[in-house]
Amino acid sequence: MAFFLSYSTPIAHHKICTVFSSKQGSRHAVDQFGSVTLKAMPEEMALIVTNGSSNNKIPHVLTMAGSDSGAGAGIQADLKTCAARGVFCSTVITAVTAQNTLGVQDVSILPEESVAAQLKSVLSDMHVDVVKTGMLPSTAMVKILHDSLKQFPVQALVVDPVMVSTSGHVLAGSSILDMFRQDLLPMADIVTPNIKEASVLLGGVQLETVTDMRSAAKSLHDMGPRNVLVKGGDLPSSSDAVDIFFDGKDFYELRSSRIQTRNTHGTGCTMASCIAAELAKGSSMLSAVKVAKRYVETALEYGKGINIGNGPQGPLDHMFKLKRKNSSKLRLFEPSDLFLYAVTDSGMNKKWGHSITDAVKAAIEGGATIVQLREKDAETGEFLEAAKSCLEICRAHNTPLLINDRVDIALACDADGVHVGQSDMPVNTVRALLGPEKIIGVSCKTPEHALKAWADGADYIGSGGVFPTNTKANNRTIGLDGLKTVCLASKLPVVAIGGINLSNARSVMELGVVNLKGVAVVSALFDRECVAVETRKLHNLLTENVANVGSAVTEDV
Ligand SMILES: Cc1ncc(COP(=O)(O)OP(=O)(O)O)c(N)n1
Ligand SMILES: Cc1ncsc1CCOP(=O)(O)O
Ligand SMILES: [Mg+2]
Repeated sequence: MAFFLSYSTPIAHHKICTVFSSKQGSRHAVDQFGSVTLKAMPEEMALIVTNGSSNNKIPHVLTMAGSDSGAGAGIQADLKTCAARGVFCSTVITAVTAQNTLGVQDVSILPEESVAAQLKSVLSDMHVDVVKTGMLPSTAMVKILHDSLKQFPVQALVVDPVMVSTSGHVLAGSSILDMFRQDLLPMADIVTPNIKEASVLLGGVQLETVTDMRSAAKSLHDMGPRNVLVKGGDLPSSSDAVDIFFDGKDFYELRSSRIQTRNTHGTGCTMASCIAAELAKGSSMLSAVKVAKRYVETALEYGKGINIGNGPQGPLDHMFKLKRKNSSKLRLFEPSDLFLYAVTDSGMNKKWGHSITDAVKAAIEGGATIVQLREKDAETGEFLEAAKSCLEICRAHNTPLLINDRVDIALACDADGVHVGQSDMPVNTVRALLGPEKIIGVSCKTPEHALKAWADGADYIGSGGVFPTNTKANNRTIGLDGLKTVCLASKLPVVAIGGINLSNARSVMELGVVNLKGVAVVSALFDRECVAVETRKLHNLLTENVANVGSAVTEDV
């Protein structure tokens, strides 16, 4: 992933001790022991440091955890998760457990010298981006980790405070609880306890409600980690799976529907290693957590049918992509897809004698990075046929195709997603219908809309009309200020829409807000004789402008 800023050049190798956030909001060295090396730098600079690899280096997570013979959790879950997320994973094995779907039958802790040697071998040679810890069965291992990270700093440390297996087996004795509190948590960029682990870390407090989880996140944050994720999968009497993320300033309530399945073994390790993988790729912490929650939800959904072992708890399906029926067709969303967003209009196509397929082909030829079919006047049957034909074209060019408003059409043709407005079907209902992997965009004019978009599970925001437009009747213009306010209110990627053309696109991109990823355009592309030429002109203008202005448009938020 490349980042462009006019005032700096990408740094080839980024093993510099920056982390993603701190209580003060500045960046600083990962080492919290001894002499803390504070390195305040602007967010954009840090993004270059953490992402600006010019040597095609694969993102790398090192997991320090126990082996699970049943392969649902531990080292095996971490390896599978990283592989599924496209990240290299090296391993430091702390213990070998004998486990199956019935529970834990045996635990052999590895000699400390072996753990130290494994850490040194990998850290000294292999350019690790992020370290993730799971089972740390002795105080000496925490100390070894600390010393190793001091010698070989990494970008971030993700701590999954594994203490008790889901079957109730104690995997880290009480002697190391103090070490966790005093030494491990202050080193962590994020700690990811479940309800039981949070309770143990806090000296046995009862956690029964979402409000309790918020207090626990706050108390754990006071122990030193820069971010806390308290996972509420085991929360009694909650129909949703609610997790609380706290970054020291704001609380985020992350909800997903509870999936009814016996196969939940390994969800904790999987969540933490997916967070680590996303961080290694350059995501912000909040974005990494959100992606990880969606990944776990999908792995649970796909793993429902797995029938392994006779015990009460089987593994989830980390590699679901391998068995998805139409896996070659799936187009996962990247925020950079929003760069030049072409939105069709049947009236304009008729006016110029363009078929919808020719118009879509031309837009893609000119450089459109995503297409939305916005066919307000089409009959359902006609819309569906057009969508199927356009989907073939988009798939052939690896360009996502979204459907405006009509979730039924998107489902019927297996489009990549849907764009809805504030008065269309609510985003959380669309998500429930389309599943975790489809792309959902929502129109937002206010910060309140933007906050709700995040909470409801949207992937991006369309914000406008930025300028007056004749394409959408009675549409309130929010201006560049309104657009900026929406961008700043959300971590979601935003695409600007409304009256955008060759003469004003530059002023939009000059806003320079990190999550403003591109422009969505109807008339300046489609109310023209030659769609490909107009699209190419706008694409060139945006590309030049991004290089000049230095907005990190490809950052994954
Ligand atoms: C990318 C993008 N952003 C906003 C809109 C507008 O959607 P909505 O508010 O639902 O209005 P209609 O397009 O349905 O008239 C959009 N379509 N695309
Ligand atoms: C669909 C939509 N939503 C807000 S403004 C708008 C119309 C954008 O069309 P144009 O690019 O022609 O102004
Ligand atoms: Mg709509």
